[in-house]
Amino acid sequence: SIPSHRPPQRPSMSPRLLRAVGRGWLAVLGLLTVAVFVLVLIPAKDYGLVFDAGSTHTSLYIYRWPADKENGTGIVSQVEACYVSGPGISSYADNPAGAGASLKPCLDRAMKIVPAEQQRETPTYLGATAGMRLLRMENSTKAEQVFAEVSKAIGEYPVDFRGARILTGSEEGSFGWITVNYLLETLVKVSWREGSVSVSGCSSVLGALDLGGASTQITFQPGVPVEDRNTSVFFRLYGTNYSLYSHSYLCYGQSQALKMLLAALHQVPRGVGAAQPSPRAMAHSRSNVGCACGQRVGNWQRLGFYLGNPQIPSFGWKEVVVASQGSLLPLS
Ligand SMILES: Nc1ncnc2c1ncn2[C@@H]1O[C@H](COP(=O)(O)OP(=O)(O)OP(=O)(O)O)[C@@H](O)[C@H]1O
Repeated sequence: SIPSHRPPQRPSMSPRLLRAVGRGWLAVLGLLTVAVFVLVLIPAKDYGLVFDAGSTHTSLYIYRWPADKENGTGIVSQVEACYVSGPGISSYADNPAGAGASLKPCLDRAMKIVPAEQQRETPTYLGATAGMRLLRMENSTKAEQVFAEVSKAIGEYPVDFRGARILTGSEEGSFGWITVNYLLETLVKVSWREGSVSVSGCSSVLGALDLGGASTQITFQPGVPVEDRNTSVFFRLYGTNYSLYSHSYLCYGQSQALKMLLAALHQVPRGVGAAQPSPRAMAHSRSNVGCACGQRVGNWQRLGFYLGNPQIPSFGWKEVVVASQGSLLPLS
């Protein structure tokens, strides 16, 4: 006899079970509709992590942007800035492992913000500035050890680590220039309305002066060709070309200015008697400089320098005012 190949008969479902399955499918269908709706309305977001490793401190910036770009450049928003406790990484020259360890609390924070499924695709950079430039000049082996340790620490996290390096002075200056003009909306104007991003044209850009802890940068669009290629930077942002001049002056930062001031105070000639700082005065001024303490007046900082015998009024406190970004103005 020919064997029968009829499919086995399904057991028939009770009407109650049918109703339950029907409701289940409806629920699944509903959920799918919501998911598709959400996916269409909320565009996919990419994340990026940037460590700004300055001479005085390090911060981790967590950025997010829609996967689509505007004329080839992303519209980026800062999700969070995590302040790394402790000094800048160049201060760990004699304890490089400490530099790596100092970054971990902020990396842990980032792992709570970036969704787990996107962490492996999250580009992560560490850019170091004047503190590491100075350390590299003083002792390149120690600088490499610090980079090895911070790279090791970041490498322990499931991110797309793209490296830790010292930015060139013109990179540092021009990134500052982009930040200033992006925030002033002179590169692009973004309006976030009804869930969509509309981008309009830009006005004329501004130059940027950046006074850091150990260097200062000047960056602007000169409008004529820049002859020195080391100071010439080119960017194409949101469909517009920018040809910039950018230069960084190493040692012309706030901390360095204070060190220079201290050195100048040390060099007061002995012949002027009371103008010679007393040991007590020097200790006092050192402690003031070290922690940039003193009286804070709004955005200004007033530091006292004891220049000799307090009994002699003309050589009492020598006051300077440190403006918010570091310039020193003598008061007397
Ligand atoms: N709003 C502010 N008011 C007063 N002081 C400030 C302010 N912002 C920064 N500073 C001081 O200015 C100095 C430079 O700060 P910044 O964060 O630019 O340094 P950095 O990035 O560590 O240095 P560098 O860029 O040279 O590596 C620091 O000493 C900092 O304490």
